[in-house]
Amino acid sequence: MTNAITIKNLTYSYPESGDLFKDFSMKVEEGEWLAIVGHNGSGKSTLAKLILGLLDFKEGDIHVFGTKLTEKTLTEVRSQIGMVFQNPDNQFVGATVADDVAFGLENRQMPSIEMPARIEQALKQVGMEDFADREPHTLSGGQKQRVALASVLALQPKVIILDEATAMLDPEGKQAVMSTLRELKEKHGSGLTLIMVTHDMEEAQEADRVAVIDDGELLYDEEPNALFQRGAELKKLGLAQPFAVEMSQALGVPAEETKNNIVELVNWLSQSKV
Ligand SMILES: Nc1ncnc2c1ncn2[C@@H]1O[C@H](COP(=O)(O)OP(=O)(O)OP(=O)(O)O)[C@@H](O)[C@H]1O
Repeated sequence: MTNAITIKNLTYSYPESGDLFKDFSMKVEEGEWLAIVGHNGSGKSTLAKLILGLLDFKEGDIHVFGTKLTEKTLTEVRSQIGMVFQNPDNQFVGATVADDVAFGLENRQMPSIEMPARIEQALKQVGMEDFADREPHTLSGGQKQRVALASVLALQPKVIILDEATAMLDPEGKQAVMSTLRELKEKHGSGLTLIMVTHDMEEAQEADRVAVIDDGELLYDEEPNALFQRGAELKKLGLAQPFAVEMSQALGVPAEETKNNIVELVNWLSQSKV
């Protein structure tokens, strides 16, 4: 498996504080959906910024698809990574949804004749093609984040980092963004690597792998089902298990049969003697 991102022996501190990351190493495989979780201030957003080359680190190195991140390769590396941030209202520059998606393409000097097709294709991928002429401020939070995702997709990145992209959304908005992510993963397969920074373990369980960060340290790095068996350890870190997993354990469902969602759990219970 090729690595999309390799972080090796990274040490980073903000000028005002002590080391946040010390000798930190982590890999993200090509085509993988990785969730990064951790309590407030554990270093998740800083890690995303480091990968994007937004912060200057002194020790260690970061490779993106084999290219070492340096001042010289910064533009090349960034062109492979798209980023969606937490606040949907801070991400718009265009007067309409289509203008907004066009903005990044203009920055990349795409010939204007090629733009409409690319914009339409990006909006279709997030189910927002009927909103091209709408003013972004008239959209719901979930719709705004799907447009932010379309703006990133239009640039055809190989990696998308979502930094708490659903944190400010209502349950419906969260659902819409998560099902869009699922569809994107299905469509692009190994051509798209997703890194999702989140507090929400219900979201993390959709990932292929979950990295738990605590004060700049990688504590666990494993598949969601294995991680969610660590109820007590997660609690200590201020992280909750997904509701269905907690219920499964409380009801005595054997570990290997733990269910990740309530519908599966109810079906399992209706057929078992627990
Ligand atoms: N610009 C900055 N200058 C100095 N310290 C910072 C800066 N940004 C973050 N920090 C500190 O670095 C640590 C990690 O912050 P970071 O934002 O990466 O954590 P996080 O896990 O993303 O938190 P949250 O879940 O609250 O977003 C915190 O202690 C924070 O106070």
